[in-house]
Amino acid sequence: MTTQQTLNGYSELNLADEKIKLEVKDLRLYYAESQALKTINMQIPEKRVTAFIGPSGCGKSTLLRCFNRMNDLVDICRIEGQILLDGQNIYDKTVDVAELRRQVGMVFQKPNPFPKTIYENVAYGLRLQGVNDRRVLDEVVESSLKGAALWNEVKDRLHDNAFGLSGGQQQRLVIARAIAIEPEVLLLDEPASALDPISTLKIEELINELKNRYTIVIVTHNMQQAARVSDYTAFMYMGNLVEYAATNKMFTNPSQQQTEDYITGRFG
Ligand SMILES: Nc1ncnc2c1ncn2[C@@H]1O[C@H](COP(=O)(O)OP(=O)(O)OP(=O)(O)O)[C@@H](O)[C@H]1O
Repeated sequence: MTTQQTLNGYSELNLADEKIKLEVKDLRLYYAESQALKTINMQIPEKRVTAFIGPSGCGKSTLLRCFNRMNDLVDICRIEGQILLDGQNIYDKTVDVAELRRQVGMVFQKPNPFPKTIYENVAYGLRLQGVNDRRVLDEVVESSLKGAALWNEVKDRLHDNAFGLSGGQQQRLVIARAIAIEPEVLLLDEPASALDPISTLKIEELINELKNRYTIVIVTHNMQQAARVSDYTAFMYMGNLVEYAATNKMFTNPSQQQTEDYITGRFG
């Protein structure tokens, strides 16, 4: 039995049958003097969906951004502890951050396609790597758009500007762009919160398919969404990891009173 340390001791999360992709060890994060993450310890299993839930400001996005060192871009941010990706500390001085971000891709709340064609958005990462062979690019663009469940909608307009797509299509395009460079982990920061219900459903279905190939970590405000898409759920509150459990257990029989209060809508 593997146990996960949380604020209130050890929960009974059994990850013994899972391969661990990411491991957070005594992670503490400060924005200037203010501590946004209090000693976090957790393991994230490979090719599963792990959701972070909790009230606004509890540190979900901050923790997510630690997994590809996006917080490096924030001057006042200071981090202690480790995050292991396949056993390797990503905060080690020798780590190439650009390569880390290739392995650990990220999709944000608001779709952010580049002001380019649909095709060039998806080809972007490969071009950065110096790939210009048309045949290779064509193949990757097609397979990535198929992987992001967008191909059928755009295959006849690949050379149109990406801004002509709907919000939901733009978000799937951004996912296609992320998977074109074959990351191992996908970080999704409220990927559907700016979308209508039908687009949201498509993103959720897509997440379900993508988890066969990638380790997915998703921040969501929407508890029904966490319940629908994730295998494991972490509940955070005021910078603490309060409870981390199999999603089914979290939503039917949480161990902590704070979790129960949150998921039953008593606060947050
Ligand atoms: N760049 C920053 N500089 C200073 N403080 C920050 C920064 N980013 C986040 N914070 C603070 O860190 C804490 C955690 O914020 P974070 O955005 O991680 O929470 P969250 O749970 O994702 O919230 P939300 O659900 O509203 O997006 C908050 O108090 C926030 O004000």
